[in-house]
Amino acid sequence: MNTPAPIKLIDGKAAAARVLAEVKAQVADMKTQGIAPGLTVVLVGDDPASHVYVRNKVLRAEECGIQSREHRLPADTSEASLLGLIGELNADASVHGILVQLPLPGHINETRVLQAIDPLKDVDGFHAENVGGLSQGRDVLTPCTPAGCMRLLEDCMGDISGKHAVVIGRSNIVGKPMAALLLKAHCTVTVVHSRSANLKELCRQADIVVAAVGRPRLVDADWLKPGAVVIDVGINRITEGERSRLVGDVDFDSALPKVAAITPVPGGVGPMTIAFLMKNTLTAARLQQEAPCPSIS
Ligand SMILES: Nc1nc(=O)c2c([nH]1)NC[C@@H]1CN(c3ccc(C(=O)N[C@@H](CCC(=O)O)C(=O)O)cc3)C=[N+]21
Repeated sequence: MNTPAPIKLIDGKAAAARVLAEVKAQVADMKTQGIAPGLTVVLVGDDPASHVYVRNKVLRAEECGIQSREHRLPADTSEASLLGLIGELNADASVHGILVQLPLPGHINETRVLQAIDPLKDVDGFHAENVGGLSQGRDVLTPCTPAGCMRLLEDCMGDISGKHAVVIGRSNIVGKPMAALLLKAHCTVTVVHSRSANLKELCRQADIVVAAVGRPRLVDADWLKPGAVVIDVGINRITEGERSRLVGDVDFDSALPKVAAITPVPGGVGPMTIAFLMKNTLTAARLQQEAPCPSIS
């Protein structure tokens, strides 16, 4: 009898469904205590790529019983009026999570806006208070995509302590927080980026590769050690002949025969990002219930 081929595909949709089921049960429990977790998304301008994300988010929120609200503001909204809205949302006790969709139009200072969000409502984990807390290894609101990637890695590998993880990309949204989470989980962490001299050679040493650079199919089999686990964060829309499709930062077909496991695009990290946004909204609601003073744990 043939032994079945090992399952190499990491099913992000199924993993996200499990996270959402946990959240749903905890939301129901919270409602019995008279608290209905609520998430508010603020969209400035009309970036078409944002729409899929926002639509999926509303659907997932409904599924797990989280109230979601949206503020759509015109592209020429002033920074002052955006800051004014954030002030109102900070003061509104029915709003537990605030997400300001990025990127913002060029005339608005992103840092100033993110810093205006109450750190206890910062479900993206982008406020300096939360970034600093993560860097210290504290249990703070953590960026959704890296948190989702960690769950996928734990589901697939169990304990990852001592593994060499290579993170490709150093963004504030994914690369840097991912590196912090991998360190917290006791990995040896290498962060590489577009200026790294020996990108491919470093990547070849990795037990875990997290690709988050936004370069379609940059990483192929030649970059990978046999048996590596690959998490592909890239979501790149490309046109091939007549049709447009989504591909990751990893050349999936090339990598598949060589890896122990890999996330597909779509259906990998993306659904987990949204699931962790819901989880963070629940966490935020809890933090606000507990903490009249700043979140120092
Ligand atoms: N403040 C802020 N926080 C964010 O987390 C944030 C943001 N701004 N701006 C935009 C990006 C993008 N993003 C996605 C999340 C999930 C999918 C997702 O679920 N993608 C599906 C595919 C969807 C499709 O078919 O097009 C998948 O990968 O399977 C996509 C994109 C969150 N973002």
